[in-house]
Amino acid sequence: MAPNPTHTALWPAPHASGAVDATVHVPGSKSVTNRALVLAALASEPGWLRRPLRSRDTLLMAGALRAMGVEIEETVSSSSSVAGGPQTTGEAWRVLPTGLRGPATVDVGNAGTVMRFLPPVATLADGPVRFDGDPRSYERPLNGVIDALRRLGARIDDDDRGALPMTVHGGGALDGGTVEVDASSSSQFVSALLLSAPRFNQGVEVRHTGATLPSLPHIRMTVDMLRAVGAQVDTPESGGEPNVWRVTPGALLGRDLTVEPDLSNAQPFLAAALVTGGRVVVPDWPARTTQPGDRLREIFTEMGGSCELTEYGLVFTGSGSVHGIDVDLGEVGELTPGIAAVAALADSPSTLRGVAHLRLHETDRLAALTKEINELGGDVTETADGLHIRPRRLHGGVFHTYEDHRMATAGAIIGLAVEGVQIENVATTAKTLPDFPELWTGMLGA
Ligand SMILES: O=C(O)C1=C[C@@H](OP(=O)(O)O)[C@@H](O)[C@H](O)C1
Ligand SMILES: C=C(OP(=O)(O)O)C(=O)O
Repeated sequence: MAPNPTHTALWPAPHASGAVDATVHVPGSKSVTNRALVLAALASEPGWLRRPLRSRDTLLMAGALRAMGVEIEETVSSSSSVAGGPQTTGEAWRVLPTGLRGPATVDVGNAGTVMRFLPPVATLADGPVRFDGDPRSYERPLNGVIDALRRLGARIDDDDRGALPMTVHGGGALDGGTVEVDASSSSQFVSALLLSAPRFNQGVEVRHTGATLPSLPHIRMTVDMLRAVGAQVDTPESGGEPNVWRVTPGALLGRDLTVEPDLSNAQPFLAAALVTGGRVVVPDWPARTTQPGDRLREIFTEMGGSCELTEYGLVFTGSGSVHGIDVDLGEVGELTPGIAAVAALADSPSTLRGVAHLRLHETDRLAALTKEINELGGDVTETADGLHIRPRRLHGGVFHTYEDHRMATAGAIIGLAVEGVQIENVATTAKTLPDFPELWTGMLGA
């Protein structure tokens, strides 16, 4: 088969001629948008999402819900339709929940949120729902969701690998109850079961049995968003047992939600300020959030920057020096590629720990970062659960991206400081940030 021209296309990563000084409006959060879509689809009344992210992952989620009978109207709104609701302008999606139905086909692409959050929804549909996706989606762990749903009463046909492709034979309802899940390979197993649980006959009690649990902030995001639509959730943090979450059955409210900017997608722009000794402002940075990207304020400060959270947003300033860091990224794994890129440009070595599960993300991120940074002259080694990065003088070359949006943005960060870096398939950023090339060149004043 001839290679796909967009996948082999090379994008010359812009080199920064000086300190960047820009305001970057970062589009909405993938994780919030896809949770909000699921919760709105399960609600007992219509709801609104304002400033949703429009990207491959969120359009796949919307398309899948539509395939199961949910109506999602895309409008440009000028104000809230709900008295006392937020007054916002921009794009809005109105979600009209209906009886979920099959037969339907769901394309998950390579979206972890779609492949994990929707099988529990499909158990509530009246008919079979077929799940398929990109070749990589067949390799990403799904067994935790499939096994748990079977134990909660679902009928699922897979090829016995506990992975995609598969068919969920929705029976219009699911018993629910108590279930053990080893979510050490993905926090999304827990989030998936909790999100649909208010609609299970007995709700759910999820007991995580694995030795580690990544991405806890993303589970907190699930719990917060469930509570915001009226669900009753007991968590380890609200006085419950460690590693146990309980959701009581009940109707969900249709809400009017404005989606926060995606703080993990703000990362390359903050990194640009850090590595060029410049300044980047990200408007609407939330004062309180469950997004893991909020940890960048602390991590990039330790690496040499400083930040101020104002009413307008986050002002992040680089000092001209970039330091290495020794950090456990288990809670914020999706930040690893961008931190590795900055660490490769630092004045001292770094150790990134707690992220073994990244081997099963969009690509094997530990192997990909090691190979691509080393091919530019770097010195990165993989450890059992992360990376050692010893900064070296880097040179130009092709930075391969393995259809991983965060590999593409990591390569762009390196390209700011190293002339002649070419990013393969920058279009892969469309997974969560289709406007990346334009936002990046706009930031650089090009
Ligand atoms: O629930 C979510 O929205 C996410 C959870 C995390 O997944 P893992 O726990 O599989 O790392 C994160 O890496 C992913 O980008 C988004
Ligand atoms: C791991 C990621 O995505 P997914 O939701 O596909 O797991 C990510 O965006 O870094």
